[in-house]
Amino acid sequence: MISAYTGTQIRAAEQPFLAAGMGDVLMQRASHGLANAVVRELQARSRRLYGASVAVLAGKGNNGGDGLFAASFLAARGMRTTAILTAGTAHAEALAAFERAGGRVHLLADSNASQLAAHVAGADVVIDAILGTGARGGLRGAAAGLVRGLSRGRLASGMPGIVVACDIPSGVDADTGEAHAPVLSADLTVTFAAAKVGLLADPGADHAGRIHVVPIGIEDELPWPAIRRFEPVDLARLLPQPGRRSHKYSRGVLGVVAGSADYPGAAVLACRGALAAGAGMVRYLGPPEVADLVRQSCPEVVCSTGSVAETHVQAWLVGSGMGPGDTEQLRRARDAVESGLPVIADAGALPALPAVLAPQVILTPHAGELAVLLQRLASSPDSPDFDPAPDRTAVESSTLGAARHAAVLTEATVLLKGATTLVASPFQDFYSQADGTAWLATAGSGDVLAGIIGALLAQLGSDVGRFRDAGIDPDERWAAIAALGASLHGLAGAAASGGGPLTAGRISDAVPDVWYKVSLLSKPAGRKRNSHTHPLP
Ligand SMILES: NC(=O)C1=CN([C@@H]2O[C@H](COP(=O)(O)OP(=O)(O)OC[C@H]3O[C@@H](n4cnc5c(N)ncnc54)[C@H](OP(=O)(O)O)[C@@H]3O)[C@@H](O)[C@H]2O)[C@@H](O)CC1
Ligand SMILES: Nc1ncnc2c1ncn2[C@@H]1O[C@H](COP(=O)(O)OP(=O)(O)O)[C@@H](O)[C@H]1O
Ligand SMILES: [K+]
Repeated sequence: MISAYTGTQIRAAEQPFLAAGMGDVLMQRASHGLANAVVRELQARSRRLYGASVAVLAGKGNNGGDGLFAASFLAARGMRTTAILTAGTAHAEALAAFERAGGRVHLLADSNASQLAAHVAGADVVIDAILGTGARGGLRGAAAGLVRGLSRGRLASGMPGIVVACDIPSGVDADTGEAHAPVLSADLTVTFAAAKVGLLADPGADHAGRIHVVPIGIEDELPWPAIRRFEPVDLARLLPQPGRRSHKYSRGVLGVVAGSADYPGAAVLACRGALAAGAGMVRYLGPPEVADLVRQSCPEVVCSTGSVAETHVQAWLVGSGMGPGDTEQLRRARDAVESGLPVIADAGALPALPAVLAPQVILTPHAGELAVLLQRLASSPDSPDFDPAPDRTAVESSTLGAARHAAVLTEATVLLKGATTLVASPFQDFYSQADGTAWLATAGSGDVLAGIIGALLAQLGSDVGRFRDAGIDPDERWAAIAALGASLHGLAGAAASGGGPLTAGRISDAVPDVWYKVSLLSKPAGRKRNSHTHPLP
């Protein structure tokens, strides 16, 4: 599990060390870690270290100090180092160390910005150490001009060097992931003590590249993380396995209310996702013509035209492929929510459900759907004191804030789909998953995700102990299940894509193999075969 913290949490954890006069020690650890990461990055690309050119963009605070100290270590290894001081001044000891190590210093001004930009653009490594956790807002003045020029050059492939962000890309808000343009997108962010929230939420995550955490000795002081991310080894622990005496009903039955005359395929894709993710049984409720297609595509699914009340399941999936005119399906969706069972509510169900829900209801909007949901909630007569509702662009610029807001207002668990998928629980627990590939942006991909999460809800919804044992508050398990589903969907999408185009059906086809491979991570190494079993002849 990756845990991430706000800048404020990290600064509070540093406080006892600063009070004990250990600020210099922390900075040495941070800057050594940064320098080592630069060395490893060059080595990984088979670039020579001796003579490599390094340009550090250094602001006036401790972030700039980290960058200058790191560059002085790199100079000591024979690299040609240049510092661009973006604020006229810099951390005094770090600057002195840098100059002692032979680094060249330039003061950035409007008059020399384009000349320095050309120099930086030609460097083998650019270290962005302008702003860190102490930033307020984005880059200003000449620093903004320099970074804007470099970013344009990067987009035009004019910058072959490696960009390494020190702690966080300058201009990204460490607490929210909001990005104040211009931001120099990094290949690698070397972050200190722990990941920052802003690295795990878009659009900040767009700029972070790979994330490398350097411990600096304050980690024991860190509080409960502001946001978490499951890794494959966590899936190994949390995904269910059938017991020897399991039967289809004990494994979890999912009811699916999805699809319509206009979008029958969504029902098929959702059912296939659910079957692939281990539901003991899938029961489909919907129009006969959609049920026929479901039967043809997935003969395992039990179809009926009955009501929610007559259908015995452990969880419901509602809404994929449904529109505002699908009156009977929408009534079923509302009945499913009223049943009190866990529900994943997707697409067409989102505008049709009551404004206030419950934590076991997982809403799965993409940014556009979340904007519409927030607009509807803002105009609700029961909720006169909401902030102005955002449009899609506003949701995309503040994904974490929007997901959090929706979870607070609806009292449901909200999963915001995107390149980074965020999950917000109404109790303010957050997950961020980014296991997939941009090839997942294909029609029907969200229907498969709904099916996967539905299957996990049916299997895990009542397994309180599993979550408690894994250090997850049982009340928060709905958010954890949503994040597990997003992770599995992403891993399956990446496996199925293999770097090329993907169709939604292939995501579900890849789930069982991903599930099996992930589950091997929890097995002790070297015990491949039970000693009491005999190999088949
Ligand atoms: N504390 C520790 O022990 C450790 C900290 N560590 C490192 O320190 C970093 C945090 O350092 P920090 O607190 O000095 O803040 P930092 O991000 O460098 O910038 C703040 C400076 O910039 C200025 N400024 C603010 N906004 C601005 C803007 N929009 N545009 C322009 N300027 C702006 C602001 O000046 P002001 O505006 O207040 O005059 C202030 O001087 C952290 O990310 C990590 O890298 C590690 O070494 C581990 C140990
Ligand atoms: N650029 C991207 N990178 C990774 N995953 C993505 C990207 N764009 C979309 N996805 C994922 O693909 C799925 C798309 O879902 P959705 O927008 O509902 O599609 P549809 O309505 O066509 O089924 C979500 O799981 C989302 O997180
Ligand atoms: K930085």
